Amino acid sequence: MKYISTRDKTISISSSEGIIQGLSKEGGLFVPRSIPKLDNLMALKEMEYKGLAYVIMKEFFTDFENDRLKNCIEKAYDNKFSTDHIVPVIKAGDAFFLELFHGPTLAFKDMALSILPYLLKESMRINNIQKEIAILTATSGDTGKAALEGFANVKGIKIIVFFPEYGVSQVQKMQMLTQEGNNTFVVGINGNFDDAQGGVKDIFNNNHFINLLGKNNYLLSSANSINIGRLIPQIVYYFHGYLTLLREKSIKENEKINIAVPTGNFGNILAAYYAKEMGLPVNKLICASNENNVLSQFIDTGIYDRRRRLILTSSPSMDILLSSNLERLLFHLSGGDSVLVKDKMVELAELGYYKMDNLDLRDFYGSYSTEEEVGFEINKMFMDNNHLIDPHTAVAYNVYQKYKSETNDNTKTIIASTASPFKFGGKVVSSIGIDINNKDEFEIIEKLGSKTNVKIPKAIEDLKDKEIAHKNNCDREGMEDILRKFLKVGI
Ligand SMILES: N[C@@H](CCOP(=O)(O)O)C(=O)O
Repeated sequence: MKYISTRDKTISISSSEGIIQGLSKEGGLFVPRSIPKLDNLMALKEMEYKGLAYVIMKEFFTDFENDRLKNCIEKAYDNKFSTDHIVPVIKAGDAFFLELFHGPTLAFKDMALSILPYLLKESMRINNIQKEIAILTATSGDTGKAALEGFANVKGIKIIVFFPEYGVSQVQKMQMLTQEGNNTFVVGINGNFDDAQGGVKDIFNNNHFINLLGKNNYLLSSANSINIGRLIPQIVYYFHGYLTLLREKSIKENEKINIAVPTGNFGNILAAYYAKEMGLPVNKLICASNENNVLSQFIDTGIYDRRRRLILTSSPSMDILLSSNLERLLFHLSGGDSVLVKDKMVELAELGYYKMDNLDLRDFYGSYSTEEEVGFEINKMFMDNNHLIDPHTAVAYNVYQKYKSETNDNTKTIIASTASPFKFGGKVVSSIGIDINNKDEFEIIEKLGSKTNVKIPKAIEDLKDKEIAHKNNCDREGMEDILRKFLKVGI
């Protein structure tokens, strides 16, 4: 399988090269040249997570030797996940919640960032890379910690995370700032996630700096979903969710399902789209935005318009106006027209918007939720079903309700449940009517656990006693300098 760039399809590389590079040189994203089909899905019905992961990933990572890929999978999906099923599927109310947050950092990012370090090491071996790899990551909350956890103390790799100083939850911030490991660097940005992600992309596109890094024995890579090594492992859990429903007889063979995904950088829903293209019986992909509703508006109108102020919400991982992976969808839906995609990306950079004509978006439905609706859904879900959900999951569930009432479609629906409610204690607690006046974050978490009888995850309990290890801060313009300082390059 070759990977080509969304902005220049003559650029073609192997999967291991794509994992190392992260982003294509001219700013495009790598996509598989064609999306492989899984022939006999029903034959995979009894497979546990790791087996399924192998069946899917081997279609995409074709330059990996079978046993080595199996080994990566074995090491990734082990007892760092707190449940044997890796991803449980919980029925609550009228939906099935695909719980993607039972990994070490309590967010769906663990599903791919548990394996990315092994894929990257193997890619370095395949390509005989002796250089050290510096991984740049922009985060609006969850990716950062998951990347730090995955890459901490991995030999030959340094991991640098940029997060918006005032744009993540208290727990997300604590998780990152207390990260141990002498190859980890965490920096708060005076700006928002778009500044952090934009700054990272600027660094990737600065050839002078890349050459300087090269001379100092460094290569850059990314742990965001712009990296195919992040994106492809995320396809697996949609198959796993479907097959779990099939095993439990909640659906019949070949019955179609809907998938609702809380969406920010468009990576998670793109993975669901790839699953559909591979043959997963999917009726609608429900794209759920928070108040930063650039994506749902695009699905509705074909116009992507970022000319607005970014709103800080209780679902910070989706507080994004420049969503990276939509570019990949444009490429696929335009029949691989990299000239068109490049033009649209230039329009977006220069004008702040673009319009797509004649794009068939019928596979998708898009809508968004207000803060009030998020609180309402958290409350209702808990009161009616004794099921606790985080604000991102509540966005997806709320948009699913809107979809149902607009269409009367009763297709069984999987909701991607992307993070533990304990990462967003304040919003969850206040939504279910617990008084949190004058309480600090850990008191709020205690209250949440005791009032709901839901066990506080150990990773959150442990946070209390951890020391702050990172105190770095900069503007978007200062990101390159701070990187030079960490890597001891050109200073
Ligand atoms: N939701 C993100 C933003 C980055 O998304 P990614 O999937 O591209 O890593 C976060 O939590 O940081």
